[in-house]
Amino acid sequence: MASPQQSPRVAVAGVSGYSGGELARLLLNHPGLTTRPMFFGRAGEATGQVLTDLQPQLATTDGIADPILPFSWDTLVANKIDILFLALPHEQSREWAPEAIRRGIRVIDLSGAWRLKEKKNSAVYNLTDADPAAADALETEAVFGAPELHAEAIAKARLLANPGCYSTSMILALAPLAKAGLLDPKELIVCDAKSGVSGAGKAATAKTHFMYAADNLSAYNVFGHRHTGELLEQLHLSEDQIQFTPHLLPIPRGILSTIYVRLTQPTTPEAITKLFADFYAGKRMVRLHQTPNLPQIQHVVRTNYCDIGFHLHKNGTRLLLVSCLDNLLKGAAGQAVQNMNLMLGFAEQDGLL
Ligand SMILES: NC(=O)C1=CN([C@@H]2O[C@H](COP(=O)(O)OP(=O)(O)OC[C@H]3O[C@@H](n4cnc5c(N)ncnc54)[C@H](OP(=O)(O)O)[C@@H]3O)[C@@H](O)[C@H]2O)C=CC1
Ligand SMILES: CC(=O)N[C@@H](CCC(=O)OP(=O)(O)O)C(=O)O
Repeated sequence: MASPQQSPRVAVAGVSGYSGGELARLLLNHPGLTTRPMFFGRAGEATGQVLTDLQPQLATTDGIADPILPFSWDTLVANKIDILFLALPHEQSREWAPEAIRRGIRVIDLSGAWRLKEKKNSAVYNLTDADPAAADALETEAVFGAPELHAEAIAKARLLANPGCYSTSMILALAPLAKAGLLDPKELIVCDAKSGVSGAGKAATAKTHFMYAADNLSAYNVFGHRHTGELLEQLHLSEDQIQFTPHLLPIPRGILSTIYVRLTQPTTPEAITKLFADFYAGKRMVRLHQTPNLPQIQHVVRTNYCDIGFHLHKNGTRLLLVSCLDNLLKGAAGQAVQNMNLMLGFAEQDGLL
């Protein structure tokens, strides 16, 4: 691995949001970032706010107040920012990422703006880019930021597309089986996933209103959730092979995905355990459970772990997987920092354990 760059400097845009707040916390406490990160709000006039006005839970007793700066390319360039995190709506990332790359700033984008090569499945399908040719070229170049799958490409990435939260949980559970050719192409893979409400971001909507979300469990975006595209591309599946249905859970954070699979050939629990252990050898952010234990949301919330467990039916081909993570950490800000670690030559888990 390359040795870490001298005093890299990073910046966050979207620091008032849920994942932006988690990014700020992780970056401020990161042992390798000796130069303080910078934090940006929207473009325009300075508001005079400091970080703890937006994220009061980050208050410390060190007396340092981090200013929230109005987003400005001049400020980013003058401060020699190496990596810019975009924790913004897809549309805004689509506008700012190309400009950052043009100015020589590497980007880690938490949105769905750059994750897919196949545009029709993408969050930005209907968007008109200011410079469509440049955007298309960047879309081709962008690296899908699953550190357990693409570490080498991530280390060199200029534009890092951080994966979706649901998709991270499902891709990590299915990738070892896909690589081993154990996913039967004639059988439907059913992904039944449930997310806490912070997955929808901080803006209140009818779906996230307390009166709808509390004491409730509801399915949404049936046959149409954009994370399906990430599963298709990353696992090389056909559209008819997978059914993903998201559900809204009345908890603040956490995702639990229950995945039903038919294997191409009978196998044993020991062989499945070995397959996963080999695939994730040396990968510190994926924890494997021993059957009959299965992951639970309580055990991953406020961590960057993805926990995976399974039960194999006695017929040897019916497999049930459970995969759990914190949508704001391994599903967003934590995974973004894991990717930054690879891009800057730090150990993958630095600042995350
Ligand atoms: N929440 C989650 O679990 C996950 C989220 N993501 C993705 O990460 C991104 C951020 O998500 P999340 O933190 O939930 O979002 P939030 O809704 O909580 O925060 C959005 C942030 O974007 C800022 N923003 C909105 N519009 C603009 C604009 N035009 N210019 C500058 N800043 C703007 C907001 O600032 P202001 O306060 O001024 O409105 C806020 O800081 C999204 O693309 C989301 O899809 C990915 C994986 C998981
Ligand atoms: C509970 C909830 O609403 N979750 C979000 C997913 C959040 C995520 O990973 O987002 P992006 O793909 O937008 O980056 C949703 O289903 O749209």
